[in-house]
Amino acid sequence: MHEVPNPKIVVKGLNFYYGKYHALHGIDLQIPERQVTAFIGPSGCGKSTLLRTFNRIYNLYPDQRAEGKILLDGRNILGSGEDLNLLRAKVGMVFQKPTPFPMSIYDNIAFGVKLYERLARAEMDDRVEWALHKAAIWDEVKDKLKQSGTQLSGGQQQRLCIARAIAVKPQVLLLDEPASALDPISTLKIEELIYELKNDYTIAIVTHNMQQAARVSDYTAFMYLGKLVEFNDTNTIFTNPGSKETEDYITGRFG
Ligand SMILES: Nc1ncnc2c1ncn2[C@@H]1O[C@H](COP(=O)(O)OP(=O)(O)OP(=O)(O)O)[C@@H](O)[C@H]1O
Repeated sequence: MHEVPNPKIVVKGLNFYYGKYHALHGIDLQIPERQVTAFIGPSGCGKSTLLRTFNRIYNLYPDQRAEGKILLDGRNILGSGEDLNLLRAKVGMVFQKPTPFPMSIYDNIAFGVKLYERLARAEMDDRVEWALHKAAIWDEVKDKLKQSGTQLSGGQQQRLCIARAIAVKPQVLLLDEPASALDPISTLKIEELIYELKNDYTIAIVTHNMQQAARVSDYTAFMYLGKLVEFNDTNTIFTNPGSKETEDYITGRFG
């Protein structure tokens, strides 16, 4: 296993099943703290499946299960006693399609915070403003906080969703193709945002876009057929990959 400085998440012998279908095979991986780790590989290789284990969101579906260990700050989150609400407060997630709640911009942020904390009105106002600032969307929405989040553009909606994830002050942020539904300018904004956010958060991102992986990430994991083929610093993966499969994929020969 490739050792990283200050691992935030350590995956050991992880297998994942959708019912009888064995989707992830013996994954061993370390994700460094306050860095961006990108997951790349051809469609169906298991990138999203792996990301979804880090906050156990798959537990919403009874026939999906993970075996092995995922240590978050050294503690196995796959244990049966894990408090899943608390885990999801620590490990936030943003999906491919922007999914603002059908409520005001303000309430989109406040809703999640209320699940975990009781804040006085003024404190909540501060938290909402802070999260929108962090997600680089405050200037665009500060005069319309009571307007519905669904009326924003796609790129704004995605930054609103990132603000919503940040507002509960997670330690880890999981981004599943967060820019794939967006235009190039919105994509650039999200990439700049990711770069800013890694000062405070450990970020894991799934992307189909090689240039994006090369631009935003410090480490890259290449997956193929449910296995982790190669993991290294991004520069090495893109300039001197260790396996032929990685090389074929990043040079566009397959996938
Ligand atoms: N809900 C599900 N039930 C059964 N099999 C599933 C389910 N979700 C995903 N799979 C299977 O698990 C494997 C990994 O899927 P996953 O979505 O993790 O791949 P991916 O690398 O993220 O793909 P993509 O880049 O196309 O999003 C695939 O073979 C897929 O068909």
